[in-house]
Amino acid sequence: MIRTNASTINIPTTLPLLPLHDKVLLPGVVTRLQITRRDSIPLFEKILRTYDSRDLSKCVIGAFPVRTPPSTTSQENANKSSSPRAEDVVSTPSPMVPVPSFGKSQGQLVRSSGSVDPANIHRTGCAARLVRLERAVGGFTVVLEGLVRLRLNKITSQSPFFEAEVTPMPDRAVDKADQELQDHIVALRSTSREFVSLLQSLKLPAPVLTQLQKFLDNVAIIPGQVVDLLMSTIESTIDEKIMILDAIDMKERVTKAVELLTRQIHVLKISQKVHDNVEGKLNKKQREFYLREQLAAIKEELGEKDSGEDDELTIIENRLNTANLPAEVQTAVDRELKRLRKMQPSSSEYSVIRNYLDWLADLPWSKSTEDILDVENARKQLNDDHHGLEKVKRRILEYLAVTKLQQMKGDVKGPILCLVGPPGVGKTSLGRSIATAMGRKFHRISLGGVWDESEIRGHRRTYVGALPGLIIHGLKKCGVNNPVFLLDEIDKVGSRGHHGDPSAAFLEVLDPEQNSTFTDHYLNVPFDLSKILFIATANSVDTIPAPLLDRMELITIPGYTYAEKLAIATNHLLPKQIRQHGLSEGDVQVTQEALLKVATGYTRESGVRHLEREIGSLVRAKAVEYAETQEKLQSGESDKATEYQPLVTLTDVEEILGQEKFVNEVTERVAVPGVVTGMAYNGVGGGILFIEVSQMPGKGNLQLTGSLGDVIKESAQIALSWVKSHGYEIGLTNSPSQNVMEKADVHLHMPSGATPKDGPSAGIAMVCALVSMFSNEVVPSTTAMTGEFTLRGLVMPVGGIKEKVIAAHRAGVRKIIMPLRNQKDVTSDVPANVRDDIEFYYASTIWEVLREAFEGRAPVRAASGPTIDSRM
Ligand SMILES: Nc1ncnc2c1ncn2[C@@H]1O[C@H](COP(=O)(O)OP(=O)(O)OP(=O)(O)O)[C@@H](O)[C@H]1O
Repeated sequence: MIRTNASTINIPTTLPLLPLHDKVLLPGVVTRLQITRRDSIPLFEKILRTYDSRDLSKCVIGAFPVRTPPSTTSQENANKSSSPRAEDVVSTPSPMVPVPSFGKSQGQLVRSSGSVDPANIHRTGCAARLVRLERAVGGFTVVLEGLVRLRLNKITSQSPFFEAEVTPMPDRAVDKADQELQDHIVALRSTSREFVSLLQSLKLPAPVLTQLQKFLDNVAIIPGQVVDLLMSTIESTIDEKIMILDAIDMKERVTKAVELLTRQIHVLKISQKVHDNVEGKLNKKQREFYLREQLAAIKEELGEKDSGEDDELTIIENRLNTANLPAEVQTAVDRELKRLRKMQPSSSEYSVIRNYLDWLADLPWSKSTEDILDVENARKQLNDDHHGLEKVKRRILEYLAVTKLQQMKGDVKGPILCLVGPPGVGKTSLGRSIATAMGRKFHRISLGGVWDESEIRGHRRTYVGALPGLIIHGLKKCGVNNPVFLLDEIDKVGSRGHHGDPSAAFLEVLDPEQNSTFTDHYLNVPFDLSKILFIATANSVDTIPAPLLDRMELITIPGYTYAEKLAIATNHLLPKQIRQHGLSEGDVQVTQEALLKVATGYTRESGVRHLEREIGSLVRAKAVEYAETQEKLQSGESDKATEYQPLVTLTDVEEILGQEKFVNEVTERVAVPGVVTGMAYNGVGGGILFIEVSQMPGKGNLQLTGSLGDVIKESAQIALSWVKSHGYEIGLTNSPSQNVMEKADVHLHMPSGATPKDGPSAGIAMVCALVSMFSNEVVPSTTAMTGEFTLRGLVMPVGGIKEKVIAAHRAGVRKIIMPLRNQKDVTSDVPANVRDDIEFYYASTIWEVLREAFEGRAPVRAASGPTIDSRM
């Protein structure tokens, strides 16, 4: 039902007047207002006082728009869209059309506290019935229902609220004979229908639309009311609404409404189009996805593969196709690719499998370099890169020659070479030279500190972040399957890691019978390592597990003599350093004495690494001088000939490198009874060591210090027992039954207490030290000795002769006593210039040792002494 007129409610001629700011109330529309203005609040206070809440609907007021005079604000207000909101229409059943695009509001605020100028009150307004009146914060909340248009005749009172004389102006009945009006009504009907159908497409709730539809069906009878209500559902400005309010004439009102409706339809159509566009886009994407899925399915059905360049999977597939995979690997790849195709690219397993396939595609399954197996060329390369090392070079050339012959027969299973020697003797650089000589790629794997088998063999793919091990990494880096792999410091591989023993992994890697099917845990498919040339390096063989040692052919590189160091420095290290410092040959020259001084006074090593570093320091100092001279030359301050001297002499060495760091240990040492020079050999080369003994009052106990191992401790026990049992023959006691240690304790110490020492080779030196102490005779400090000693007085051979002799020579030793059975080592291994500098004595019994050590001053009772006799 539509309440439209004043017939049901009596409209008094004088009414209280409510000025509406930014708002127009039309007949038939229900609206809610917040009343906070000073000039309106008294009106509602009075109504509350006068009316019972049940009679409230009998209260009628006049709601008149206020037209503020044209100013910035008023202009803005006038232009502001003021369509009634869904909440405005709260109780009128039919025109409740909550058009979504119109937005929502909490009702109109009539807020300003300033009073209204009566002149600004519009002359046309609307009689309104009070539907609800409630007190609210700062005023009232009011719900009004528009009843009929009013004309304002006269404002009769302004305080405490406006009152005015008014005349109701209800709509006249439609004159059916007025054709023009009828035409306009037809136009209104069709536009309003179109409007409603548009609202339909915006999916308004069905009951609302039905009601609206029914209401529009009455357009021919009550076109004025239809227009008034439609105005609450379309967007319009205040001015437009006032225009509709002013349009008492039906034709004018309908015409204006058609105009506004047409505009609204246009706006709705545009928004509909935008809406369709967005939806269309979404659908397009979905459609594309669907089509792509279908396409993939069709292609799979036809067995075709996509050759699109940017398809990641296709790229991997192509790479795998060209990798020439072995059959077993191909099967694994096919299986993984099939799984991958079924997965979502965003899944974590997808990237795991993709990485795995990446690795397989990157490995050089069939790529290799052409070998240059020219023995002559290899010899030249080795000679160019390294001085001396004749035995080593010969063995390498043999190896290459055999490999060449094997290759001709198509069966290559060479041994694994292991270069053993102290640091800095050129093991790594020899490996590099071999690779260069054979024309192969070189890759160094440093094994120091490798504790887990997984570092060699990789982690299984089930681990998060799993990767292949060092071998497969190396192959990927080289890009060929036949590089030279240098397994550096294989003796430093730790055992018993958390994930197995890494040296056990090498058993497979280094076994020519097994390594053709080496399986990395990550790859989980075999890779043929048999084409790789493995060269291992080690400082000492002691810590290499026996099964691993068994698989390798050892090539020992002993330390260098000073003469060899001098040659290496002159021919290799100095030219290399000059090149590395950006100078050219001739810019720095170092005299032989100066180089020797650097080797003897500034380094103490078996190799030449420190020597190279010190030479580097010399060259750097000269490079600075050279650069300064160049600057001066350019600025014309001096000329090169007078200023820069390329020659480095003995005196320059001390100036540049500072004080000599090492002095001759042995010659510095004062010979005292109870001290003897021994000879040692360990993984980092040879050296000399001193054996010191002293006695003190006691009961015949032996105390040992100096980080001695079990074997060396036993040697000391044996030496003491022998001396005690032969005290009389040696001349230490007056009768054979007397004990030399009756009232004494002996302390044996080997200095450099922090360095662990072991081995039996100090045996004869310990005997000499004890005899020296008891007899108070000295053994010259330039006499050194090495040899194992038995309780029966025999001198047994020992190892590391070359290193020991060279180191002793470096330390200033001039006489060496050693086992007779080591004589061959001296003649074959020790360089002639060292041999010429040293007196060698070869002994097979301890009596011979004592005679030579004490140089005839030996306190031996019998002139020759028993040879291999024992009193035990
Ligand atoms: N006989 C030699 N002739 C020429 N240069 C040499 C010779 N021996 C060693 N060198 C040089 O000495 C330096 C150190 O050698 P390298 O690094 O190969 O030693 P290494 O035995 O592998 O040591 P480490 O056991 O510490 O790894 C290199 O510059 C190398 O060229």
